[in-house]
Amino acid sequence: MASKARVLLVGSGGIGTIAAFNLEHGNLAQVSCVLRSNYAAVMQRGFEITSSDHGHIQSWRPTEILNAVPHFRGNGDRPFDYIVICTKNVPDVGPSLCQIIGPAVTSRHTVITLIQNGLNIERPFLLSFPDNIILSGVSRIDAHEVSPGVIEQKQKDNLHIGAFHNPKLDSDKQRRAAEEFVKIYRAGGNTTCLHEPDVARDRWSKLVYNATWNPICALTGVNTGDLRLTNCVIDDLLYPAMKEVLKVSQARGCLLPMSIIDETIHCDPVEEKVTPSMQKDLEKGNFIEHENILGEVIREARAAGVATPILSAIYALCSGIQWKTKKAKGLVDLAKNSDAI
Ligand SMILES: NC(=O)C1=CN([C@@H]2O[C@H](COP(=O)(O)OP(=O)(O)OC[C@H]3O[C@@H](n4cnc5c(N)ncnc54)[C@H](OP(=O)(O)O)[C@@H]3O)[C@@H](O)[C@H]2O)C=CC1
Ligand SMILES: CC(C)(CO)C(=O)C(=O)O
Repeated sequence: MASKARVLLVGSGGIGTIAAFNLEHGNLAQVSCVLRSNYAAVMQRGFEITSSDHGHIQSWRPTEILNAVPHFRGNGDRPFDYIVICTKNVPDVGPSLCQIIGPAVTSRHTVITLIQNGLNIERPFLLSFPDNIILSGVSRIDAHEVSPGVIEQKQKDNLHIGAFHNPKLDSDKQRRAAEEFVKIYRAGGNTTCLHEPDVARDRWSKLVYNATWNPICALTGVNTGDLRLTNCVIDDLLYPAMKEVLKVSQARGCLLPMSIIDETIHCDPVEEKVTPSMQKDLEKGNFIEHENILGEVIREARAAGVATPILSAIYALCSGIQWKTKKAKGLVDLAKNSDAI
């Protein structure tokens, strides 16, 4: 690409703002960030970022700050080369992400990158944008928005990018798109961004953490470091839940080594007291991502005939919590006795 890549980033919270910063930092991209609750704060003061990779940065602004997804009409405008999505994934609450980004997508041109946790998140995108390349971003970072426009990144950014396989499109082209994104993202240095072609394995590996630690910390209100001090939760809940994730992934064709369980239990130093994103969401009164992080694992398990009693119980508890949040936000029609209006 001769000029800088034109990037639209939707979801400039914890990892989205760090991604926008990294993309701009390498000078190979110009980023338009779509903001929502933090729009006024960022317009006024810019972002304040405290980052284990970049230090303390004040008043940082991407090339463009928007309060809505722009409508790409052609008319001589440059299309977006990439749309990077870093919102939470909450498919049980509309509008869908495909509807949200739809107006900005140029068919056969825009590469859509999903930097989000969870399984099967690409499915609606492959249906809605069959002629566009969809990339998977699996992030390990621990970055959160602690107040509007104020971002704290505690772990080193470690991002894996690969193409979600679209059988309609040329495989080499999809791989090259992933490699190009990696090049742009890592150009500024200070960050690890790798091409990971085996997207399914990468996502299952990360799910060993996210399908277990995230909801267990969210439901107990206890961070990973403190939970490590409670043998009962680790031995009787976390460990067997992780074993279930491994059983399901194996049944779906992805064999993970048993050692991943111990590695995932111990990957965060106790003193770091990591608060997973789902725990943060509950603390903020936000919706949780239990459908893609747990629900999809359980649906895959059912399809493969694998029993997941522990994950299913955790999922049911999360569904109850989500219902409570929907009710608090006025999204439950009690008269109709249904989940959501
Ligand atoms: N945080 C972390 O360390 C990690 C997170 N992840 C995953 O990354 C994804 C993002 O997580 P995280 O950074 O924590 O999320 P945050 O909650 O910090 O940020 C999400 C942002 O998306 C915004 N948003 C949501 N919908 C829209 C919309 N329609 N238009 C514009 N903005 C929108 C939110 O705005 P508003 O404030 O208005 O809701 C918020 O600013 C999730 O899938 C998560 O599981 C993966 C690895 C690590
Ligand atoms: C634990 C962590 C921070 C790993 O990056 C994560 O994936 C999350 O909070 O959802």
